[in-house]
Amino acid sequence: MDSIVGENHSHKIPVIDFSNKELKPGSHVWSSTCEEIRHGLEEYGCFVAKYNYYETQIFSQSKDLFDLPVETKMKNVSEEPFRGYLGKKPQIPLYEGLAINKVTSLEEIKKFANLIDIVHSYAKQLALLDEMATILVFESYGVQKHWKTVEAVHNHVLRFLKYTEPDRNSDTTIRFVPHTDLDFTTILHQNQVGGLQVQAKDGTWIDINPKPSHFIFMAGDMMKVWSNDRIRACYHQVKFSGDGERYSMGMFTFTDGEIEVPQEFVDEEHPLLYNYPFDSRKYIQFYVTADEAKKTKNPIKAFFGV
Ligand SMILES: O=C(O)CCC(=O)C(=O)O
Ligand SMILES: [Fe+2]
Repeated sequence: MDSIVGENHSHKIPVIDFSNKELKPGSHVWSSTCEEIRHGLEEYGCFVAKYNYYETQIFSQSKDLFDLPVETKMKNVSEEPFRGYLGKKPQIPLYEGLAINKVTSLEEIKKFANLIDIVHSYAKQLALLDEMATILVFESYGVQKHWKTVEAVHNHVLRFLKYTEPDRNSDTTIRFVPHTDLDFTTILHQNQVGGLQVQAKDGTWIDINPKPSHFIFMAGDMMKVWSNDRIRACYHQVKFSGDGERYSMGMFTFTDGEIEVPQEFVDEEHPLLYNYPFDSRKYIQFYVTADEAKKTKNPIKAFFGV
């Protein structure tokens, strides 16, 4: 199998070909893929999905969107935290994000006039990729019977992301500080300018260089909780290396409703670590109101811990 190799060759993040026609339930490719995915998520909290079926014009649309006046972008509001326009925050001054909540719904996309066809087709393809990959995760742990309850509360939020360049005389090297995502899963797609790095358990940062057909599938905090800590939440950052503006796309999949740790993840060797049932929205509410100490130390434990 293909992989992304870390600098000293001790790390290998799996690259899974989702365009492979042999990837069908019951096939040999299916079971070896389940193993690779499980390895990627347990070691790195992520793997790379190679996927050829996507809307190629999405990044030119993204540029047009960000070129709109800031007053227009600020009309992208949401009652839920992190689901509207996010711009030039003090902690991430180079970052701008525009999100479409419930993006698989045409009604929501229509609020983004002009972009309807391209965004809708891109969002549907990414939602499909997220679904295929998540089903493989469930299969790899033999918990496929719990998929329907998770699927029922899935909400895909598509976010356009743009990073400007730091001031010439600043010594900034980071575009997005190290973090885990608060959602169930995230799919990231980078344009030509890379910078995304994933941290291995030993602290090594691994560069994920951009390729048009490469989508990084990452586990968020909620998937870590759901798996009773079998899966790591992917710890990642975006580096700046003097390489111009950067555009990326993120499909953030939340569980907007209650889910539970499948009983298959709990036994003598793996006691239940989290109280349940749990809902993304309550966790995010907690996160935005929690003090810095709780946020940086271990927000999952502070909120869900048994
Ligand atoms: O731009 C990227 O590649 C990563 C963005 C990210 O990590 C986030 O928005 O949570
Ligand atoms: Fe992130």
